[in-house]
Amino acid sequence: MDQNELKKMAGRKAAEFVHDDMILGLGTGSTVRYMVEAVAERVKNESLHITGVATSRRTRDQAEKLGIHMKSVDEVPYIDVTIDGADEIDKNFQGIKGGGAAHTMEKIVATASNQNIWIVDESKIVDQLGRFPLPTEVIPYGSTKVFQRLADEGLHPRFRLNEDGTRVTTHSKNYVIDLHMKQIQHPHLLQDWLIRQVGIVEQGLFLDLVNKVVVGTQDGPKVLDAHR
Ligand SMILES: O=C[C@H](O)[C@H](O)[C@H](O)COP(=O)(O)O
Repeated sequence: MDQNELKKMAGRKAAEFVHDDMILGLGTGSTVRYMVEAVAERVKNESLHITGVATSRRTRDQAEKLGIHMKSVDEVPYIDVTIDGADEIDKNFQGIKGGGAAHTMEKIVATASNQNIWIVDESKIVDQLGRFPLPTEVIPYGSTKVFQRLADEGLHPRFRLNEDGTRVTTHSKNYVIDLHMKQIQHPHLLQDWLIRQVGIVEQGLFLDLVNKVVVGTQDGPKVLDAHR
């Protein structure tokens, strides 16, 4: 099976964790697209009453088109479960997200959720975080100063660029600076340092957040419990 089939497997398996009357956070990305399709099928076939909360315009548009009733994160009192993708997950269930530049909205939804489930293909499970460049979201004003500070700290920053060479911007019109560190030895220390830097809105380390990981593997879907 290729990577897309494994993503689909994880996405469809995770849709089994959805119940009637749930407020359901919907993440962002190619794996999430499969999950949203599967949730929409269940909503239709089983007449489930689900309220979806999206982490990006892309996901909201897809879910609405497929008939899932949507609200914004500010309109719901809490979220029961959020199902989202990830770019890397280590053996301690710590993760990196933001490959699609949606990490700030994703973290807002994740931290408003009682449970978080991540859906990945098996290539995303790693021994150590950091091979995937760590995304940050940075306010354009003064972003060259932030960039310099990140470089001085030895974090190998690069502005994320579109194919035409312009800078990628997030939903909130901020820039993305990716940190090409190759390995992250102390994720909590790095997170603490990054969130103290003025101009950085959010960064893509998602630590101590996930409860369950659904992995698409060549041997079928595997559900890993983080016991938190
Ligand atoms: O900003 C994007 C998100 O964090 C995605 O959930 C993450 O990049 C994984 O995406 P995909 O399922 O497309 O690999």
